Amino acid sequence: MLQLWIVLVTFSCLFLYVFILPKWRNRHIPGPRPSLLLGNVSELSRQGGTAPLVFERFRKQYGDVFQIWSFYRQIVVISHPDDIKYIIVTKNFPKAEEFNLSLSPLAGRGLLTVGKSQHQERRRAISKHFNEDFLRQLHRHMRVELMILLSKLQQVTERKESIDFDKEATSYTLDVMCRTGFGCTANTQEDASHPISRAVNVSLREMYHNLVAYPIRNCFGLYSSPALKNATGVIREFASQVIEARRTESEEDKTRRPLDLLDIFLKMDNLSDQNIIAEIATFLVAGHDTTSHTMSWLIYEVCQHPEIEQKIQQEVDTIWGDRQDWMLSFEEIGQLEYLNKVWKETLRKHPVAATGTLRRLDTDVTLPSCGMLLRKNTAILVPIYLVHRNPEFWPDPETFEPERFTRENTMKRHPFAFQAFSNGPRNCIGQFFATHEALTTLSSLYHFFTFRLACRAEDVKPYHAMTMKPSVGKVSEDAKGVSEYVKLPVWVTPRNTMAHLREE
Ligand code: HEM
Repeated sequence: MLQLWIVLVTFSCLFLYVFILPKWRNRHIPGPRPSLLLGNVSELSRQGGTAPLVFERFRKQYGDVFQIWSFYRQIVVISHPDDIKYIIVTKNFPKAEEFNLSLSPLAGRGLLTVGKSQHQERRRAISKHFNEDFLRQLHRHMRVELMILLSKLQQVTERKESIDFDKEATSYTLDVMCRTGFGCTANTQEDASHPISRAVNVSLREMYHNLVAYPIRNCFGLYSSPALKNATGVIREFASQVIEARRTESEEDKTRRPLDLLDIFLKMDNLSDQNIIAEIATFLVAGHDTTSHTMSWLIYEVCQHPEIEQKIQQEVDTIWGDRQDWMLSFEEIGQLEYLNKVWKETLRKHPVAATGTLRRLDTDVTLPSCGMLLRKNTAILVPIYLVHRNPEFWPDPETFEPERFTRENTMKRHPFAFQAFSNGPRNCIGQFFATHEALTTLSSLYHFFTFRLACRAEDVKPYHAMTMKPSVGKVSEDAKGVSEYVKLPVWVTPRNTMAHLREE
């Protein structure tokens, strides 16, 4: 009997400590009422599990700072630019272990997930090479892949079929990343069944599940489902082969090709083979579908605004002149002022890294925007989707308006109201790479083609799994439960600028 009492009392104390006390101590923070065991999980799973959309409703109700509970874990969501600056720049609090552990099966201790103590040195070493020379190489490498993309679109116009633009764009950016970053070709544009495409897709989805179900998976240390194990196995094997090929490369080949990311990783002190594999996986995953989905959202928006399409085409055609080439030069990309505004407005309205950065406070803090006290160890989320829809800084946020990014309007705005690439020491290292790649690609696409949606605009919904992509729905699911989605069906029509290229 005594034993039973001991078990009961211990269990009750544990329950109080895990489920009741934290909620009571944080009762001063507004937010939806959590249920005792699940917290706010059931509300968060509404809207197709696309949490950033649910956050918008919470913000309207509770303001710029609110808390949510995932089972017994508290997350404070902030979206005021003053608070964001304080958390991610002034204090630069470390990434939360939820984030690092959830991504670790693939990203290991790569730049995205490595702890604060090692991050600075690693980042400095890699950043040195993310300079203009590197972007020029990107530009050169893109030619081959861009020609494949353009000729695929040309064939589609001849067959008078619609295409899933997002699918094509994602294979394209993956091939560009492989070529520019690691000097290899995955050729997923021409071989859609290449295992690496599917592995990247599956790992993104599974790592997102890790993050969402963190409180449960953490209890059992379950960060690697069989699907994730398989997918990371494929990516790691691919990375090992790339490293092996580089190590056995002849001196002659070495001198003939430009320096790339892999050279940088191989030259870095204290970077074990496991860490090099982690970096390759990190850059492969962080560096391709972010850019492709943003290009897809841009096409989606411009399809609904023919006047914007016309302005883009006018700008691109003027710079193109009557030359016969597939792409603009490196310098000319810098002249695409209007297209650049459309790109930024797309990143504003459809930030692919929608849930943003997740940090953990290592001291108590008082938020500058409202004076609210947050205790040490609180997890803080900065959902970019929410930040970019704050009407105080982005009036009429659902309207797609590239003019928000004129120099004058940008100067008037709070510098931390735009978070597409985050800010501070852990912002996106690839933002200039992504922007250059997108502007080069989009200028060619709009010079040679016109795009129209092959579905109703309202049928395209945001689908969220680490990144937020457009999706019109599931088309099939295989025996392993892996779903195939049509993301952005479009009709592509050739413009008369295509004529001289057809003759080549
Ligand atoms: C439209 C395209 C892109 C968007 C919107 C984007 C967005 C972001 C954001 C919001 C972060 C911060 C994540 C966090 O705090 O947890 C980030 C980090 C990162 N991004 Fe990007 N990204 C893009 C393209 C790229 C590309 C092309 C590369 C590689 C060439 C890349 C590599 C990385 C890496 C390695 C980090 C971690 C940086 C660090 O912690 O030091 N990204 N990105």
